[in-house]
Amino acid sequence: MAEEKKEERTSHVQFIVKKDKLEVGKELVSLLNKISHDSIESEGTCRVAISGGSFPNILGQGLKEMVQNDKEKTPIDFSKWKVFWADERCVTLDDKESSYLGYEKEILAALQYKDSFNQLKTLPVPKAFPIDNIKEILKDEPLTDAKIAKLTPKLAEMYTSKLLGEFKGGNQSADAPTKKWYPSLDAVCLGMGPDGHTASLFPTHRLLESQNVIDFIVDSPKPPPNRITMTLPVLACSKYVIFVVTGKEKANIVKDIHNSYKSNEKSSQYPAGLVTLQSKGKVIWLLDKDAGEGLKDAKI
Ligand SMILES: O=C1O[C@H](COP(=O)(O)O)[C@@H](O)[C@H](O)[C@H]1O
Repeated sequence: MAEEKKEERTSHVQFIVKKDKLEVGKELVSLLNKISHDSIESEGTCRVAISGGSFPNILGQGLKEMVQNDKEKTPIDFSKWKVFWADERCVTLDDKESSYLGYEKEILAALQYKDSFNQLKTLPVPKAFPIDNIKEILKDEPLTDAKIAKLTPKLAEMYTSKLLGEFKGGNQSADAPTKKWYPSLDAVCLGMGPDGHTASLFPTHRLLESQNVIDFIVDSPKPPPNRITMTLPVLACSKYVIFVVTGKEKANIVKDIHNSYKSNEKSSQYPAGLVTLQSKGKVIWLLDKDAGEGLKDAKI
């Protein structure tokens, strides 16, 4: 079956629609391959932030295909990568809600293959920067939501230091209105919930106004309640923002954000729309047919 693809090129926002999740994953890998080559060539490293939810599985599917095509090496030099989290749920690293666990189970697992002697081999993997281990910090204390809520501001602070520690000596972006400096990641990979939230930035939440680098939320409308997240100014300073969005339930919001961008609106009621409109880098929306169905009416 011929691949269904609609593509639109504009100055800084692009919407790409693929047939299904696997094709979205493959396109994502090809985009990251290009970004990785350019960043490693110019800076010797590639600093990428990833998301939780459905994202690790979609990237994992694309990576599996890539590894199957060439088992001994991959075109992407992951040994030069540094991986951060655009947001993370404040749970233990082995909790099923942990985005870090998703990374291990879907992304790292995709970089393994069996050689001709049936031996399990692992390709070079990125250096990962997960949130600090809650179990180690709280030692024998019970891991209740209330206990973790108290720790969450500290986790955001520690993650800010972790992130900024990797941007010493430049490579930051000045945010004009605030004159504050934010790290400029090579790429941030985001998802979008059916309410238009992205990372852990939820519609109408006070965090949308945050000027911090990493902020925290202890009343997330989507469980678990305690999370840390990159803020709008950090996301907007990334060289590339890649939204990876699948499923019919998101089609109307995708359409709305597409229309806001096309009609030059300055604001959006959706956090994912705010990132799109405020971004200083390139924004790419990678959609499956279901999430992109509302774009049919737009002249693509
Ligand atoms: O809670 C979260 O949700 C969003 C969207 O998830 P998805 O499963 O609908 O793709 C995700 O991007 C974010 O990282 C996560 O914490």
